[in-house]
Amino acid sequence: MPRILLTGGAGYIGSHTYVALKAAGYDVTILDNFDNADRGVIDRLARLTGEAVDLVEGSVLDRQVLDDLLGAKTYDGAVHFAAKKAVGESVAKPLDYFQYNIGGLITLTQAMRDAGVFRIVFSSTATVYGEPEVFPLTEDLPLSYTSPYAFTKLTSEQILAQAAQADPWIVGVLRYFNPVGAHPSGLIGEDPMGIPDNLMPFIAKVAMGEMEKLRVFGDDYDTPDGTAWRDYIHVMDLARAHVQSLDALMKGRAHTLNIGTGNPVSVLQMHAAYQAAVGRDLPYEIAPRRAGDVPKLYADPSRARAELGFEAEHGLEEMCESSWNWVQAQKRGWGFNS
Ligand SMILES: NC(=O)c1ccc[n+]([C@@H]2O[C@H](COP(=O)([O-])OP(=O)(O)OC[C@H]3O[C@@H](n4cnc5c(N)ncnc54)[C@H](O)[C@@H]3O)[C@@H](O)[C@H]2O)c1
Ligand SMILES: O=c1ccn([C@@H]2O[C@H](COP(=O)(O)OP(=O)(O)O[C@H]3O[C@H](CO)[C@H](O)[C@H](O)[C@H]3O)[C@@H](O)[C@H]2O)c(=O)[nH]1
Repeated sequence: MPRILLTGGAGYIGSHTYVALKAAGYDVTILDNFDNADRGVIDRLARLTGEAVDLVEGSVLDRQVLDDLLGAKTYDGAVHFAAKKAVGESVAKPLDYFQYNIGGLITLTQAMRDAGVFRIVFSSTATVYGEPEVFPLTEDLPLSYTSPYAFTKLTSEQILAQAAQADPWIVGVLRYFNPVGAHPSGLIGEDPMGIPDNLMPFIAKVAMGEMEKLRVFGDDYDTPDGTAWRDYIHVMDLARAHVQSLDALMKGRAHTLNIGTGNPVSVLQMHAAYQAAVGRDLPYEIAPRRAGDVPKLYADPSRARAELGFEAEHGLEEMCESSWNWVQAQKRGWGFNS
């Protein structure tokens, strides 16, 4: 059974990927410092998989922790989620983002190199396409950045490409579009500490009565209803993409791939779908465009289909229903759905 180090495995995408990797037969060790995760996730992962979680609490910036971890067992690769992800915060604190996201990757890969572990799946993002004008987005389009966060992801991709010139790295770069939704059990999902930054957590807050209305940022974009287009992908599909990416790395096949559905969805379409999941109207108002937003981002997902056999299976309805199920389960205290 291949053994995988999962950095950031207690987080939103990491926790779903943990469950998918275990189901696929991988042995997994989670390294997380709980900077942006609730410790209770670990118990819930144990409930979901029926096995205690192999957890190391520590930071990817801590070389000693990494050396101890990688020296204790033989690893076949890593999936590297641990990073800071708030675009707005990165504008205010760019140096912190460089330290955590770029410094974290360098510390991790140096420790992996010294332990002789050369397979890594890296969490990248659609924001590396900058402000694109050609759609759908294919992997070979020019790359750029509009925030320090995006800069860290683009630089990390480049660091991994350069490192592979010197050492036998086999790298899977996955450029996620907009991950949403939750595990159907209601036990894990997106846990936005503090104020959520993204569309679906905001709609969920309105549905929970914690916010009066959704603010729709801009209705004068060049789209049919005037609101911005994104490519939302169910986190269960995204988790499966990591299993398929690792499977390919195990066979020696490196790749850089978009992970999206290819279907653009507007803010108002997402709002309508969430209303349908909740079964009642959710108030909204049109607000000015949000600074830094691009009008459209959606993937051409065909390379992931060709190289991994990956295809998103869950539609918008399931994304909204699973999110609504998760936020309600949180309020109830995470009982299993039955
Ligand atoms: N959620 C998105 O919209 C999105 C989109 C594209 C890319 N990504 C990337 O995917 C990855 C996972 O995102 P997520 O949404 O699951 O985020 P998240 O914040 O829920 O998960 C990140 C996890 O990493 C942990 N962590 C942070 N710094 C750490 C450190 N120094 N050492 C150890 N653990 C640390 C956090 O505690 C958390 O559990 C990130 O790299 C993010 O940049 C996310
Ligand atoms: O209250 C809100 C929140 C968002 N939006 C709109 O909803 C769309 C999606 O916004 P999100 O904040 O959910 O997602 P972004 O596309 O802005 O960014 C997300 O996806 C990117 C990749 O596509 C990056 O990975 C980034 O880190 C991640 O937050 C945007 O048009 C935004 O203006 C609203 O109208 N109202």
